[in-house]
Amino acid sequence: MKILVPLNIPDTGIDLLKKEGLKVTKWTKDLPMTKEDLYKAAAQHDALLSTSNYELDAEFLNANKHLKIISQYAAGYDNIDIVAAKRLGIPIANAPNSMTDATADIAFALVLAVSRKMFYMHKTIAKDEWRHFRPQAHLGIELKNKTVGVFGLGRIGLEFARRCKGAYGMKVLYCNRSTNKEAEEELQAQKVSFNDLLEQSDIISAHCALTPDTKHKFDAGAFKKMKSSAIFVNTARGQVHNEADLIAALEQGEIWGAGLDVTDPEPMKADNPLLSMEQVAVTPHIGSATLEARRQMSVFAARNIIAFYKGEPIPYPVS
Ligand SMILES: NC(=O)C1=CN([C@@H]2O[C@H](COP(=O)(O)OP(=O)(O)OC[C@H]3O[C@@H](n4cnc5c(N)ncnc54)[C@H](OP(=O)(O)O)[C@@H]3O)[C@@H](O)[C@H]2O)C=CC1
Ligand SMILES: O=C(O)C(=O)CO
Repeated sequence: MKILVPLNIPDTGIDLLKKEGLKVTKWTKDLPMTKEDLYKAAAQHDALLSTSNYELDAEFLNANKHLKIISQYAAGYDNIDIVAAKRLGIPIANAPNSMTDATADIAFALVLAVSRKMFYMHKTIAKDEWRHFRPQAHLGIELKNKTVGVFGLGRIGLEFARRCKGAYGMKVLYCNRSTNKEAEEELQAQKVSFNDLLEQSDIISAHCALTPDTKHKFDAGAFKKMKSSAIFVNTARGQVHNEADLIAALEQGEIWGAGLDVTDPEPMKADNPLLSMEQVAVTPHIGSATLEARRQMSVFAARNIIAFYKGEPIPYPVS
């Protein structure tokens, strides 16, 4: 079986594929493949160890019906048309839990960065504006005993909530469709409605998958319901919030600040107003960007393909 890896990912998983006798073509350039190159290359391979920057839509899948499996080097798979893949009988798999700690760390770091205006203050030094002690300038807010609201308390949401509870004794609220018993027992997390999450939380962090249900869940109406002292964090997907509404909510003081690892669109333009706001911190989708996570993602994504090849159950199938 010939596997196409269309981005320069760590070799940890590639080595496993090769050990099983699979042939691997890895794209080693820094820039991703063009759409045209991806189509051409996919046509000559049996499986794809894909990454979330490629739009694997119905058009791509129809043109590549021959693919035996697509394994995603990521937890999120909103770039793949799952319905079309199912119709065509192409199994899809992903690599959850390989970057859970790394992403929870980024969400937690964003809360801290926003609460103390760290990104903005860093820039004041570079602009030579650090002159003297100003007791009432640029004050932040403290996090001890605050209430954190997690939208999508799954793997990453739980790790993020653990950090908030462990470091600051925060009360944990969450909004999911199902109940997270582990979080309720371990963190005394309380399941609440979306409305209550918005109204009662001091910090709201989005950790859901991007789906038609969660697209633009955080819009003008949602921001209006949040506390004017609240911090909004999104490390899930940029389209979970409406960026124009977020900018307006920050400008009008409807919420206090925002920390984003994901934006809409990505990459964010350098002149985006969010980048010059005092109470905003933006990182360029680096949730999983640790040596440990990126190596593990490669292994987890490879294991799906190996299991398929051996006729064993796929460890992380996407249904
Ligand atoms: N910034 C980055 O680099 C990274 C971002 N991500 C993003 O984080 C997301 C979450 O990853 P992970 O924690 O592993 O996924 P999980 O599936 O473990 O958790 C997602 C949670 O979202 C909840 N959820 C889904 N839909 C809804 C909804 N409509 N309303 C309320 N809750 C909902 C689910 O609960 P229930 O089904 O009960 O509703 C589940 O608890 C990924 O899908 C990806 O987009 C992931 C890794 C890195
Ligand atoms: O895993 C994911 O879903 C990411 O966003 C990037 O690692």
